[in-house]
Amino acid sequence: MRKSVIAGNWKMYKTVTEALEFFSKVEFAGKTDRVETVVCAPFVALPALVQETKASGIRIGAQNMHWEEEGAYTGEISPSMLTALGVTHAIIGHSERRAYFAETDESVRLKTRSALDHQLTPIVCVGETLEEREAGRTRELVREQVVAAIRGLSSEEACRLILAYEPVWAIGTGRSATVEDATDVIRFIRKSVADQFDQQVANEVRILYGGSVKPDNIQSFLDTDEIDGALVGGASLDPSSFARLVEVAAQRGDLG
Ligand SMILES: O=C[C@H](O)COP(=O)(O)O
Repeated sequence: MRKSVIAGNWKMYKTVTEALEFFSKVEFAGKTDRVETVVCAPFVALPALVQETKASGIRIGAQNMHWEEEGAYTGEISPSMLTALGVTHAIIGHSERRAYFAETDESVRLKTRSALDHQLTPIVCVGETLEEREAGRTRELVREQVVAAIRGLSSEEACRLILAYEPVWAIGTGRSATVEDATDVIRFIRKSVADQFDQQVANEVRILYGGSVKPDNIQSFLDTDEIDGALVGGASLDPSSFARLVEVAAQRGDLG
């Protein structure tokens, strides 16, 4: 059974005070047992948020991490620094990091491997640009990104992954993918996982859709059994809108 996931990616928004305010305005009790609810906050807010959300069942995630345990990597944060805080998830390979911070398929592979080694759940992002979609290269690129990220993992490790299909052109634009397009690519991603491992692993991996998901369109994405939840940027910043996303996912429950 795959548990639905709603993961908020706050990106570079909210001071620590604002982050704590968010949780003072919203009530998640009773929903987080049905939905894996994750808030991926800026590094500086992580310690306070782990403490703040302890009793609520909300998981706190990072938006990036280095793959090494420690070392002379100025400005970086290691996986063990995250787990020591009680952080449980880490977004890996978000398209903004690929585009602005030179993340490559290889660094995504190293980070995915390292996150799993440290018992962090990686939320690995894949997706094509508009230009690539128009050139008919979506499947080829997404497959490349997925295969690179999961190379060398055991079946047991692969089952612990969360993948997120985020078409770059849908991020922060208000123009989400159609449910049909998102379903089609996500089905293809699941097949790519099956090709690398087997159908049982593919059936267990959670695959989310991300890109302009909002309270008024999430239901249509969750109506399909193929999509296991959402990675949400803008709409995760507002407490009532994020709570609504979790509520819709909670009504749906587990997927077979
Ligand atoms: O990680 C989240 C995505 O980049 C989606 O952002 P968005 O919901 O603002 O389009």
